Amino acid sequence: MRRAAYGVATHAAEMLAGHTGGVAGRRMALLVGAGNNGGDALWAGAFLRRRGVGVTAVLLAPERAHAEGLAALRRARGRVVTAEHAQVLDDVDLVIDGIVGLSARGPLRPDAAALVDRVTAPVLAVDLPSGVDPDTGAVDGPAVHADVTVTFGCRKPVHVLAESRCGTTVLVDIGLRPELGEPDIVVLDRVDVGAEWPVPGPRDDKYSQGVTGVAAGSATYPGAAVLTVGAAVSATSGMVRYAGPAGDEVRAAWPEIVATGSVADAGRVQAWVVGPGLGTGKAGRDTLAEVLAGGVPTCVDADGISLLAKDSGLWDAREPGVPVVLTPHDREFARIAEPKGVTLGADRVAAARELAEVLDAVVLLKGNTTIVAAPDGRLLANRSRGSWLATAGSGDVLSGLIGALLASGMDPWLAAGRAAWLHSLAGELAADGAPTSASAVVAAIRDAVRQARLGAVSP
Ligand SMILES: NC(=O)C1=CN([C@@H]2O[C@H](COP(=O)(O)OP(=O)(O)OC[C@H]3O[C@@H](n4cnc5c(N)ncnc54)[C@H](O)[C@@H]3O)[C@@H](O)[C@H]2O)[C@@H](O)CC1
Ligand SMILES: [K+]
Repeated sequence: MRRAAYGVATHAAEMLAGHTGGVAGRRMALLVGAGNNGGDALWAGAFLRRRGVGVTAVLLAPERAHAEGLAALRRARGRVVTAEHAQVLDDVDLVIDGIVGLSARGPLRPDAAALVDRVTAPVLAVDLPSGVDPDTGAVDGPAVHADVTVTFGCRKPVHVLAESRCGTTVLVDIGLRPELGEPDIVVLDRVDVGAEWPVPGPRDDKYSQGVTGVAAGSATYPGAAVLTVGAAVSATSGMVRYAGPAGDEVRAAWPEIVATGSVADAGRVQAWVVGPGLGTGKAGRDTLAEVLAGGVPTCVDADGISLLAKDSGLWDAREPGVPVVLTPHDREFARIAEPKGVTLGADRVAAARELAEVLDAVVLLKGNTTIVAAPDGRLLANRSRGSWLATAGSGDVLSGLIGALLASGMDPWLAAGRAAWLHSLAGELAADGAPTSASAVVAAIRDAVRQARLGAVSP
């Protein structure tokens, strides 16, 4: 615990210096709950006293505060007050949140919530911002907004799933490494994506790298087909076939593709993307059934998901064991999940995992943090790089990327995760600080692949 608290104190001093230009003589408050999280804060306060910081601990449960931590702070001549004296918070340079840590669930109790409400200074959270669920990142009531979160040993799900609440998450090594098992949720980094992106070898030709089929678009929505195909064309150097009524528009935008009117005429592909702009009528349904019967890995997006939700008999067309990746946003998720008894609540991870298992499909649940769940329980989270990708047609681009990676023979869970990662980067590059559009994201895919492969971008 002292190692943990020392890490907290070090980062608190850095924050003080950053905000105020110094450490000694600055004022700080500790919000101290009844558990070990409060103990960390008290010990950190004791360390900071030695650096000349004025420290006041505000105890939420004075009789249950961490005894050794409290004694250490008192020895270091820190002030200790109860929550009735919350006005000390109005005049401090930094607040350390030690209300609750990993053992807490549910909303903060009213006394803790009132204290949190009063905070205006920058906040360093110990382990996690109090009031945010450690496992799901869900916030149900008042909760701390941290500028920096200092955690120990490894990042917890909350640090990925509620990144905006945590601020910058800092990892402090307290010697837990031998005890840390496999992660519950994987976060891919640049190397996981860049080093694994499909690259042609000397013996490759246009077929050997995998042919992506795209069954998307309609007379009403030809653009969806243009975007999905564009993403697949840009993602890998294999071939792309298009099947559907928007062949003229798609060919005009992407002369390198082979277009046919129907899935049956399309020729062999190693993966399909089906759904964007497809429509939910009979023609769309027939196309989806044909694709699912094709026996190759398939990414089902947008109208494809709505069709599956409406008519679960469509699943019968699917050959057993053939991978399917579903890419719903929240409303599509609800549509397809509710008939299966799966509800999308605050715990998005659990919902995605459950649906993946029930449908025996990879489920990519879109959001500011995108969750990718495999039917065997593997989980991956992709944090967004800003929100510029919240733009029309952005999902079509993602499904095209997934299709191209599936066609290359990649594990479908990783294909979805890597596509999501690259999609975020392409979005960031396309936006470059200003509003962007899906066409611009397609145009940025190659640069994103290049930067990921060359190591030119942050994780
Ligand atoms: N496990 C370890 O190896 C280490 C744990 N450490 C610290 O210990 C923490 C976990 O400590 P604990 O298990 O004692 O528990 P916590 O400190 O997470 O919180 C539980 C306490 O908070 C109170 N509480 C629970 N729900 C509440 C709510 N909704 N509103 C207000 N108060 C509530 C309860 O009275 C309980 O005593 C970690 O987060 C970390 O800060 C560190 O010292 C490093 C080492
Ligand atoms: K905390």
